[in-house]
Amino acid sequence: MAKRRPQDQAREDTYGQMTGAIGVLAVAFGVLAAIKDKLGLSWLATVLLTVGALVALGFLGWRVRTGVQRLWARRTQPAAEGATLNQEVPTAVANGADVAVQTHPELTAALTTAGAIGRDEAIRADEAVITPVQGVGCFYDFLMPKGRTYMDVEKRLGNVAGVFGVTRLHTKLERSRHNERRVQLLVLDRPPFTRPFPEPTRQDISAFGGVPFGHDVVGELAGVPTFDKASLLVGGMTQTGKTTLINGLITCLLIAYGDFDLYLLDGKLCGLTKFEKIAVRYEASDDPAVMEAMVDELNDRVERRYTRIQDAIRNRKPAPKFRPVFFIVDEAADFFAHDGTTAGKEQAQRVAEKTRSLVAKALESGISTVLLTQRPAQNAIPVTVRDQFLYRMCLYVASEGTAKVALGDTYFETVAPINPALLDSNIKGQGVLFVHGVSTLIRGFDFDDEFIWEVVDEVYARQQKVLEQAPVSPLKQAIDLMQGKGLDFMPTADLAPALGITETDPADRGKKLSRLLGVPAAKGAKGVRGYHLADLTAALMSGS
Ligand SMILES: Nc1ncnc2c1ncn2[C@@H]1O[C@H](COP(=O)(O)OP(=O)(O)OP(=O)(O)O)[C@@H](O)[C@H]1O
Repeated sequence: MAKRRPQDQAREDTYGQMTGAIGVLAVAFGVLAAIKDKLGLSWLATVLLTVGALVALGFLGWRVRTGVQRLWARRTQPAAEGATLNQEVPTAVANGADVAVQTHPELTAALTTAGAIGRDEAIRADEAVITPVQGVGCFYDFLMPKGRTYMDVEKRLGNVAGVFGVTRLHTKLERSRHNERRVQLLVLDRPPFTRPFPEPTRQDISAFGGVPFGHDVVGELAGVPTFDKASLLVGGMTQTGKTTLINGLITCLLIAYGDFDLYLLDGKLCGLTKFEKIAVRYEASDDPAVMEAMVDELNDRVERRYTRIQDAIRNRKPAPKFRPVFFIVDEAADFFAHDGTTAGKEQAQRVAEKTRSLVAKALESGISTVLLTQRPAQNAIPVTVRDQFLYRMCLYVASEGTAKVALGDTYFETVAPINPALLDSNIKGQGVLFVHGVSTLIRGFDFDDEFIWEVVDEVYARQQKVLEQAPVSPLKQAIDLMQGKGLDFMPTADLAPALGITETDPADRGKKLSRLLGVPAAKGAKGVRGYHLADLTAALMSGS
């Protein structure tokens, strides 16, 4: 079919319109003639009357339409008023589509300035609640715009705090389990921990889902979900509260875990003495050789535990359950230092390697290491050891550089870091707890001595009861014998005959005794082989 040209089309349209106009004129003339004929009026009067009637009809239609519209508007007004609480700007562009929403001016402006949301985004007024908290600060609970999440605020928390006129230390951010867009932000109106919180009761500690380390900025308990398969490194300058914190932590562990084997190396000589009574081994020393001996003993336990795990796998049995073991070292840096001699350097290297291995194997062996250091300098604790810690804590330090030693080299690139160098060093015991990528500002507990003693005495009484009720066995016999004689260590040469081993060859005798007890021999003073009462007791209580 041939295409029609545009000018032909236009000409045809004009003809059509002219024909239509002639038709309309003919009809109008006909209607006017009919009216004239019916009413007997002149042509002029007929035309004027018809035009007047049409205008009156148009006006009546307009009145009816506006009346209905007003009535409709009055009905819908209350709902609109209810939604306009708290805002000024009536329209925003939400998520690319033009939707009439009421924006929250304060939060929108703050988050835009902080860079947590874009300039074309807004926080909806009906999705935000601001609650002043008496004597604490202000709580902001709101939803981020669609397409954004809680993480957008977390990443910019320092900037958000700055916009509110405070620091990162003044903020506590929580996410919702139900909605990624929900942000719960507390902004303190004074520096954290300027007023003390009461220490928790036993019930509070037991009810905490995990192991509490201290209070967070609003006084709630904060800590770690579990200490299984984890180790902790604590750094902080002298007199910042590390030892107090660790005394509180051991107390909480005793309440939360009940029984466990405690190995304490008290480099401060009197920092951990309160727990000596219930420790499998307690040493007050700053000698690297003592550290090496304790690490050797623990690595032996690791080996034995691994053997039991392998046996269980080979025999298709469930994985064995081990009694938790905690190895806690105060002033750890001293044990990695050397005196400059070749022997000293070799020993320092050995201690570092053995400690690294112990911490690295915590995952399977259930032996957790806690190291405290007041010298978080680059080389004070070897980096190979530092890298192994899952949990980290840093109390006040003088610079970001030293904070990185305790919290990790990449700490300040993590989400919402807290700079420990900005903490008030006069408020003791506060520090940054860094667990699974999340930083929390906490203040460690400062329990009364009486409270700690009471917990220790209870654990001790429980331990004694277990020992008394243990069925007769060579191990129990050996313990009774040493306790009866008041000995902490007994050489193999004395213990073997007492348990009925008549072998005279020292090597065979040693092997037989070790098999009978199920515990490897250790070295006593002057290198004599034999058994520590603490090791035998630990073996009896834990079975490994
Ligand atoms: N949470 C706390 N609340 C109140 N006071 C505390 C708290 N933690 C520590 N202190 C006080 O701070 C002082 C130093 O504490 P602590 O001995 O625990 O520090 P440290 O870091 O282990 O010191 P150093 O490294 O010099 O051995 C002590 O007087 C202690 O009572």
